[in-house]
Order: sequence, then C-alpha cells, then structure tokens
Amino acid sequence: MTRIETVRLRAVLDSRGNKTVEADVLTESGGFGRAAAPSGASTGEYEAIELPVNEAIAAAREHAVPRLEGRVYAGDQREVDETLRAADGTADFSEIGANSAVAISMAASKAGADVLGAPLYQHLGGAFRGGNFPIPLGNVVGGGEHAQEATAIQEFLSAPVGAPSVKDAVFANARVHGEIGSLLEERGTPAAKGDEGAWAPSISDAEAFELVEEAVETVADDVGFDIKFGLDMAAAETFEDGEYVYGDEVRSTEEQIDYVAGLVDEYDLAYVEDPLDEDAYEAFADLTDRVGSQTLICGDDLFVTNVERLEAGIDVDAANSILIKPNQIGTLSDAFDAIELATRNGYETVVSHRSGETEDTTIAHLAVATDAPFIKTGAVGGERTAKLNELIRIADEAL
Ligand SMILES: O=C(O)[C@@H](CO)OP(=O)(O)O
Ligand SMILES: [Mg+2]
Repeated sequence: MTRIETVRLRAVLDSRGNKTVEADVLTESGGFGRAAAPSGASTGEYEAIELPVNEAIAAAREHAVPRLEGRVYAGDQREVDETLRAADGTADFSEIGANSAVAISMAASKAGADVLGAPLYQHLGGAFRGGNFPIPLGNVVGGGEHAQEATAIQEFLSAPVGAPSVKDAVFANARVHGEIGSLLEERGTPAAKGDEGAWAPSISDAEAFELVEEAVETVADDVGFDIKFGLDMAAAETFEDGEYVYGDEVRSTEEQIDYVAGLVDEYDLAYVEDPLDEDAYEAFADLTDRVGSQTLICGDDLFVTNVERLEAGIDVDAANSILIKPNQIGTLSDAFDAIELATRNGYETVVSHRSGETEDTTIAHLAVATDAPFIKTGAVGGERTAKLNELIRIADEAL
C-alpha cells in the first residue's frame, strides 16, 4: 500500500539563506511526504557528514533513489532507512550526505502517515504516549557560533517547567523573549538576533545571566507558573589546547566543572547542554556526579545522536540526558534507536532543531511520538514557530 513510486530531490533555502536538501516521496497509492534537512553551525566532530547540497542530491539520485523507487515501502521506516544506509555504504553518510538521507527518511515517514491517514506522531508510535507533551526549551539570548560579538555562551534557554500545557509553555517562552527585548531597550543595549531568533546583545555572560533571570522571574510572576532557565555551552567550540576559552575567561577542565556547578547552584539551572568538550567523558561524569541530581546534564556534540557514543557515556555515567538531532545521525530509525537506548537507561531525551532550519515540522512529531520530556526548537522566528505551532496543533487535535 505504501510502496514508493517516486523520490524527488531539490535544493531549497534554509533560515540562514543557505541551500539545503528537500525531498518529496510519493507512493503508488497516492501518499505524499515532503521534508527538508536542517543544518548546524556548531557541529560536533562525530556527526554524520553533510555534503554540499548539489553533491548530496546528485549522489542520492544515483545511489539511493533507484533502490527506493518501486521497491521499498514508505510505511516501513526501518526498511527505508536500511536502504539509505546500504545505498550509502559508509558509517557516516559521507557518500550520499546525511542531508539527503535525513530529508528522504523524514519525507518517507510523512508519506507513510499520509497513506494511513494518521498524523505523523501517531504513525511514529505516538498512540501509546499517553497525554504527555514535551516542555519546549526556548533560546532567548545567545551568541557563540550563532551570532557575532554576542555572549560567549551559545544559548540561554527559557524552561517553563511548571507550565500546565504545551501551549502555555510555548507562549511563556515567547514572553520571556519579549521581556528580554524590553529590558535591553530600557538599558539602551542594542541587540540583533542570532541564527535561532535569540537576542544577541554585545554583553558579557554574567550580564546575560542577570538579564535572563530577571525576565523569567517577571514572566513567571505574571503567568503564575514556574519558569527556570538553562544553557547550551557548546563547549567543544571553545575548547583550545586543553582549556575552555569563553570571551576573556580561560578555564582548565577542573575550573570549568567548578564554574558550571556554581552556575547550577546560583541560578537553579534546569538544564546544561555540552558544558565540556565532546571527548570529555570523564569530566562530564565528574560534573554529572556533582550536580546531576539537581539539573539535566545533556550531551549534544558528546553523543551526536549516536548509540555507540551514547553507550560509552552510559558506561561511565557521563550525563543524564541526550540531545536528539536526526540529521546528526542521518535517519529517523537511528534517532529512534538513540531515544530508546537513552530511555531504557534513565536518560531524558531532548529532541532538537538545528541553527539552520526550514519550515519542516518533523521534530515536533518525533518529540510527541517518543514521549520526549523536552524539545529544543527556539522561541520566535518563522522556522522555529513552525515547530512550536505544530506542537500546539497536535495537542489540540489529540485531546
Ligand atoms: O548546538 C546546538 O544545540 C544547535 C541547536 O541549537 O546548534 P547547531 O545547529 O548550530 O549545532
Ligand atoms: Mg548544542
């Protein structure tokens, strides 16, 4: 019923104005799915390979499309993804590009759902998720690789942990973003926005902590539920010759652990992503041992949605949560496997966007389908609200 008739690939624009791969999958029974690959700026060293778009499309047309058309069923996600892996033949999708692979993988899932007449989150397994929805982590202030001359820490994330519904949570994050805009204006601090729509003022990290703390408190008072905040420190980007370099601050590994543990205490942080380098399993484990009962220590560049790297982390208790980015690993099946392994081992999952995004909403469905406790997909901006609004629609439809 869901046999793939045609796979079309094209280059479209992403939110940074770069080209990215879009895939259309059509089935013989008339099912249709369309999806586009996102793209990172602070990419982990161990991620699957994103090829230049024209190369990725040409290679996928040559190697993957003929193996899919007329042969594979869109409703059988494992078969689609195994076919992509076999067509590529490498461990990191360097032959057809993880950008082509993930676009086809996600488009096939939508075509499968379309034939079945089910919303994507249900096709992906969401019928058993219960009534839960992920808490959205909203990037409200940032810099690092996502904006020039802004904070050294890549992302300050609003975390509406007490929100009674996903809709309230989404709206609360947008209000925190707005409140920060007003505070910056009052202070006469000009601020552009970074790649993910977060404010990118030229202020120190210390000032950003005060600003975000004030904003979340103000909005929490207003809305009447608890809002905390968290960080993506993207530490692999700042790790040079054994030291962490954040603006003028240079820290050894021990000093970085002390610094982050101190921040968790001082600001009651709900979440800290990539506080240490992408190879620093032991240092991650030290930090998790110190503050893992108070906050989430999340591995992004550390794990790159890869079950082998996650297993290595589980073995040493490196963290207590994992970021899930389908394009880091190349297929939805691989992302599911990482989610399953994480969940079985008590790790919280955080399904995530990339800094370069499109209107694609697959990650909203993936988060709901897998009962992920968190989703990180910005706070404002069209390519971010595409996912946030989809979450609101799913909640509306599912109730
Ligand atoms: O580091 C991250 O978590 C992501 C998304 O916020 O950024 P990028 O897509 O640039 O890797
Ligand atoms: Mg990250």
